[in-house]
Order: sequence, then structure tokens, then C-alpha cells
Amino acid sequence: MIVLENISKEFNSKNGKVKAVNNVNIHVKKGEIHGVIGYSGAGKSTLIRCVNLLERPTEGKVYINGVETTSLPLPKLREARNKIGMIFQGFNLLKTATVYDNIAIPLKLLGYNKAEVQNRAEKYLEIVGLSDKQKSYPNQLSGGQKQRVAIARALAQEPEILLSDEATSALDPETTDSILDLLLKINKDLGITILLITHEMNVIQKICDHVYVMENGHVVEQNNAIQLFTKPTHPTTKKFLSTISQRNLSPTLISQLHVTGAVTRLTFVGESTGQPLLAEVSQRFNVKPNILTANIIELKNGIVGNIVIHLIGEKDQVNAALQFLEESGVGVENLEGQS
Ligand SMILES: Nc1ncnc2c1ncn2[C@@H]1O[C@H](COP(=O)(O)OP(=O)(O)OP(=O)(O)O)[C@@H](O)[C@H]1O
Repeated sequence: MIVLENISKEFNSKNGKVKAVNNVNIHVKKGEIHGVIGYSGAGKSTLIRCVNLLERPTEGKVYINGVETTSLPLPKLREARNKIGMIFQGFNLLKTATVYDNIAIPLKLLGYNKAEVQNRAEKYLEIVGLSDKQKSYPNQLSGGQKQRVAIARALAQEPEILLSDEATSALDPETTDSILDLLLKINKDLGITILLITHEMNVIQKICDHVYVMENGHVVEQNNAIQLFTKPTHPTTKKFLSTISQRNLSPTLISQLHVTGAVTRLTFVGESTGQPLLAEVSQRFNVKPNILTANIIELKNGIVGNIVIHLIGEKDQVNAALQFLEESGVGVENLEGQS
């Protein structure tokens, strides 16, 4: 379990003070995967480094499994850190060591005996699917394989928590998918709690239970993944969502369509996906729904359907129809045209 309570981090720079993280609260329950998404400079890296205190927060408290680590003396902090593994965008492997040694050396430094080191290195290389690469060197591996070695190295310390700092950002989409599948597997099979930072919405979509959207050091929106994908409220969240769904019709087209009705994005989730609501709307109200775009987003814990419709009709009928849809559990977002 990870709890960040009112965490702030201020840096002194040439141009004065920079508040990289500003009063952020995060609560990741045991066994969950939470993701922090934001653009470059939002404060994500600083925030995740505060979890294992690679960066000391200026204000706030960090709790790992109920223990407040921010006030621990160094030997106890080292112990607490052993419960936290970390993987990075750049893999951080030792170039001159074999795959096996990349995993074995940190274990030896932690004082494990030879048999235990071998046992763990072999076990975790098998889990990440690289048993046959023990004798290879990092420069003989693909980016995805390097990240698998880094994951095995992190797992070999048998942490309860894994922090992922843009672990898939340097990888192509197919390799990204395979690494995300691996993270899902270790979360499920080993019960490891994961906190990740990313600027890619597809990472959030595929593996996260809960999402935090960060901007200028603040968490500007947070929710469980299904709610966030169904009813985003902050413009930055909507912008990130537009990268994975066909949300963007041109403002000119939307303005033209507004003359004869509303242009609305409907999001279906849970029970609402099974009901013929658009057919019902045209029977109950004097409106005609015309589907402009549609897609389905598969999340870790469910499926969200998106339809953008042009709802043609008189204003009062259109509003009543939209209210009916909303009351039936559909997410309703009016799309604005050119102002
Ligand atoms: N050591 C530091 N000294 C001064 N300013 C810093 C330091 N580290 C980060 N910052 C500043 O804090 C802000 C947040 O940076 P951070 O790297 O945490 O953001 P980010 O969301 O992870 O972005 P990126 O994905 O580009 O790394 C930025 O304005 C950055 O310039």
C-alpha cells in the first residue's frame, strides 16, 4: 500500500523556486495498479521519486504499508526501500555485465548467499520469459528484452511495490503491449502493487485501476479508470482521451451540425451498453440520432463504448432526450463548435 499525503516538492533553480509537485494526495491499495498521466514538466518524475524518497518531499508524508517513511532514520529507510522496486524508461542496466549478473549483482550486494542468488535470478528470468538469455549482454538485446531484464532485476528483490517511470516510453507499440501484459501478469500472479507514470493514455487504458491526471505539479483530476474514461471533467483529461478515441470532429463541422440539433458524445458503460437506448430515444422524443463516430475502449476492468451523435430535433426535445440518456446511465458530453 502506498499513501502520499499532501506531498509538495520545491526546487531552487536559476530562475527562482519551482514547485514541481504541489499538494498531491495518492492512495494505492495493495494489489492495485495506479497511473499518473501528464505532459512533460507536469511533475510526474519528481512525484514518483518521492515515493521511495529518492527525492525528499518539501512537505507532506509518505506511508509504505502503513509505515511513515518520511520520518524513518536511514537504516530503517533502507529496509523500507527494499519493499519497493523501480523500473525506468532507459532500463539502467549494467552494460558490461551479462543478463544473469545484472540480476545477481544487486542481490549479492544485499547479502544473499550464492544459492539464493541463483535461485532468484533463474526464477525471475523465467517469469519475464528470458531464461535463454542469461549469458547475453544488454547490447545484444532488443529494447523490450532489456526492459524485461530490468523488471526481473526489480522482482528479484521480491518487492511488494513496483514503481514504473515511463517504462514503455522508449518502446514501439507492439513491444509496449507485451511489457504491459507482463506488468499485468506480475500484478496478478505475484500480487505486486504498481504505481506508474506515463504520458501515454494507452498505458493507462490497458493496465490501470485508478488514474491521476497531473498538470503544473497538481493532480487536476483523479478517478477510477472506468469513471475517468466515461465522464472526464478536466480539459487536460479530455485532451489525453482524444489520443485514443475518435473524439475530435472539426469545430467547423460541429458548428454546422449545431444548427439542426446537438452534437454529443455518449459514453456507454456497464448496464447501459446492453440497452437499445438510441432506438428508445427516437421513439420517446421527436428526435433523430445520427451516428457520426463510434469506438470501443477496452480497459483493465471493463469496456467503455463511445458514440458521437448528431441529435436532430427541436431544442426542448433534444434536451429532454439527452436528459433521458443521462438518467439511463449514459455519459453525455455536449461538443462545442467554433465560437
Ligand atoms: N532537480 C531539479 N531542479 C530544478 N527544477 C527541477 C528539478 N527536477 C525537476 N524540476 C522541474 O520541476 C518540474 C517538473 O519536472 P518533472 O521532471 O517532475 O516533470 P515530468 O512530468 O516528469 O516531465 P518529463 O516527463 O519531461 O520528465 C519541471 O518544471 C522541471 O524543470
